[in-house]
Amino acid sequence: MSSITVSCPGKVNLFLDVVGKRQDGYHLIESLFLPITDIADTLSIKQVDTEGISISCDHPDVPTDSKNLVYKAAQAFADKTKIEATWQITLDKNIPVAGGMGGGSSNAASTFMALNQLYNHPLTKTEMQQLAIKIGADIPFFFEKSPAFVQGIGEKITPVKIEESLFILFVPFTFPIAASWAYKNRQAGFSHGEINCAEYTRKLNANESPDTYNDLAHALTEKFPLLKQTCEELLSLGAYSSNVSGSGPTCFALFKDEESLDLAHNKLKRPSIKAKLISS
Ligand SMILES: C[C@@](CO)(OP(=O)(O)O)[C@H](O)COP(=O)(O)OP(=O)(O)OC[C@H]1O[C@@H](n2ccc(N)nc2=O)[C@H](O)[C@@H]1O
Ligand SMILES: Nc1ncnc2c1ncn2[C@@H]1O[C@H](COP(=O)(O)OP(=O)(O)O)[C@@H](O)[C@H]1O
Repeated sequence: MSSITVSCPGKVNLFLDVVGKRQDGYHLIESLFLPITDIADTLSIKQVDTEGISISCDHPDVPTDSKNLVYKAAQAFADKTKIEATWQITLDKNIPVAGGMGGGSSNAASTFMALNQLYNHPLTKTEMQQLAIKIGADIPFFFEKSPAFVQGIGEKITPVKIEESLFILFVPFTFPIAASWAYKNRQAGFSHGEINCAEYTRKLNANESPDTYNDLAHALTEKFPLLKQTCEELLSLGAYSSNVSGSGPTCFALFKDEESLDLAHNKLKRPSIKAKLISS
């Protein structure tokens, strides 16, 4: 009987543009995703004698039944490979739940990759990503584990090279916001892809501090003024840009260097988490 333990990073969307809507109601996005390894969950999978998938989790708001994205991923893996599911899965959450940082999606991608490793790679990454997109739009990105330009509803992933270190402060909140709510209540109309990812990345890499953008932020800050207030506070503490992460409510801010990140972290009167993306 073997077991495997893996780390599941969070994510942030430096820009999130909504460029259209599919017939099934899903929105087409253009987004620059960054993996955030400093804020990560831990997932362990143990092979056991009993049939089935059991999940335990240290966070009370995370379902431990078939509604868990980890369960859905494990079931999809078993169905596709015809491997009998005999798995005890433990999940330690650090990524804010329903916080716009992709925690459940990251857990699901890690489940696919961990099971694939445990059973000697019966599936290719593309096969796993094709199964994953049916479970959640954000999951395919988490197979890459590096910055990426994400299009479609989340299935089209182009790696992006970030050559400058990024210093980010995250401000989590305990109330959840569903992605479906954010998309349903977003402002009317679609962007025509105004944000050019190559140009955006060039500015990041040239230390020109491009502003973040989130198409969903307007609806989120209208409904939850606390988020607008938090973003303003972050700017007043020296951030060069601040925004809501994905469908919220987690807010984040970008700083020029480690000193200004530390200063804001110390001065902010709310719990916050520092994260660094250090260029190689
Ligand atoms: C907003 C984003 C930005 O990265 O992330 P989060 O903030 O949730 O982490 C994603 O687009 C969220 O992806 P994810 O959370 O995986 O979405 P899903 O579970 O597949 O879908 C939940 C619901 O959100 C809406 N949805 C999701 C993705 C998308 N491209 N268009 C949509 O309209 C649909 O109403 C869908 O029923
Ligand atoms: N493994 C999981 N971790 C967190 N939430 C999960 C998980 N599986 C299912 N969920 C449910 O999915 C919803 C979205 O959670 P999460 O992925 O953390 O947020 P977001 O989509 O905002 O990034 C939550 O309401 C939670 O009940």
